[in-house]
Amino acid sequence: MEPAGEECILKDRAVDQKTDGQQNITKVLKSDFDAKYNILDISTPLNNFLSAHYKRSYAYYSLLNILPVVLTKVIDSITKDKNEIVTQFAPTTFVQNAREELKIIIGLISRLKYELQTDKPFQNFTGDEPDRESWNTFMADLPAKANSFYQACMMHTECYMYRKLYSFVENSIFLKQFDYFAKIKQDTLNSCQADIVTLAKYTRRTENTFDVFNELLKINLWSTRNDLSKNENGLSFNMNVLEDVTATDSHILINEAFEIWQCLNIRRSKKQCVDFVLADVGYELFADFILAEYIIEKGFAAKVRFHAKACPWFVTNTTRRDFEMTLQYLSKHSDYNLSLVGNKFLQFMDEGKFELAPVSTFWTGPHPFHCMKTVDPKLYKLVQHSKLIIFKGDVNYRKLLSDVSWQSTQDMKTCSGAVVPNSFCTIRTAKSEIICGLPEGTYERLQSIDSDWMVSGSYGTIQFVLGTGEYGY
Ligand SMILES: O=P(O)(O)OC[C@H]1O[C@](O)(CO)[C@@H](O)[C@@H]1O
Repeated sequence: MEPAGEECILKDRAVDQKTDGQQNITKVLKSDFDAKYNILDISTPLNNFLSAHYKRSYAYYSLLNILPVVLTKVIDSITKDKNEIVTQFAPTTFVQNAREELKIIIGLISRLKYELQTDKPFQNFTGDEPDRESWNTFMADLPAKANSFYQACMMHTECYMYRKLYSFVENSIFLKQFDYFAKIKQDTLNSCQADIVTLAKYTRRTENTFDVFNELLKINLWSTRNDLSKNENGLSFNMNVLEDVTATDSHILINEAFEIWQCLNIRRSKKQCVDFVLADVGYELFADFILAEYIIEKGFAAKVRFHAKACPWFVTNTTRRDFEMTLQYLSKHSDYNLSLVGNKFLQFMDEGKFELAPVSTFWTGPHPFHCMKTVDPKLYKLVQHSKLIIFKGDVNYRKLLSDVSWQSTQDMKTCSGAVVPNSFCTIRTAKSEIICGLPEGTYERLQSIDSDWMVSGSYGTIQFVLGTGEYGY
């Protein structure tokens, strides 16, 4: 029963004093923390790496509030599901051993979280990681002041965290195949069924016109808005993109769809290939399949080659297993029309029209994409003859731009460097404080109306860079 009158006021005042006190304590703690970890109370300076080193940056907010929560949720889900996990992945006679392994893994994740929250330096990889040398060399080459969670480039910090997290199961005996994000990715797919069924129906009769292509690109753009690694409550929110796609043109800050259309209309040879570097599962992956279907059926390419991640990545990024499971899910769906579409995509796989690219750990490394030629020459050779490379999502966009806070009006070609000789495009909703290619004044206009515009996912870009033509495109 709440105390009425005088008592209530006293209580409120007591609460206020306590709250003020708490705020003061928090302020002192924050300032001690900032002093201890050399945090500068500024925004990210222009032409610098995104980094939690800058207190007024989204990177700082993300490292303080998002990444620790990702690790905590993994620990909680492993703890809750440990019996299910050990029976799923370990032979009966080794269930107890797997349980022991799980306990060790939880301990390792807890330590990773502690290291992250106390700005410890990145640790070498010492297990059977296929990309161990690449990672350890990369970390050894980092300047001493840029090889810890708060001081490093944010992309290095995030990639390190997700790659280190995976190394704990990768180096286990019984749990190598365990994907600790599998449930959240399955929830993502389940939560967007209605949108997927709608999009499947909506795209069954499409004309070979720029207007249709432009709309498909916009649908694909808005399909990238879900991002569970940042969504505090962990539930995916799904806008019905078809309703919103026309209503959100004002939120597409750059739309170079026509340049992409012109690139695809170049008909050089019968064996033209388009490479698709994927981002998230669920509605986004389905929208990617729909765009790829259009590219194949309108004769823009003989093959669309999809690049998925070699390990669980940024919570909902698509792994090879997610890719294969999604096609199976679609082909067996209770909605007859969707199952037809799913079986059509499986047939495209059989016919070589759709292809899952060979595994490359480049996409789950820390390197910016302009290093592809030196870091993964095999991948570079694979994609350099492609008619167009489509980079989906914010992580790929950031790696194209080396995770640097460029002048917003700087052109994409300059910011991305010589990534690949052929043409490429990006389809991305802004979820980090990086953007390039904006018209003069746009950045300032958006800053004045919405301080979160760069990180909310409410604004997007469709950008294109013309290839050198060295290999035909
Ligand atoms: O799934 P996408 O579009 O690549 O976006 C992932 C983005 O979300 C975050 O994980 C959290 O904001 C960023 O670090 C990252 O760039």
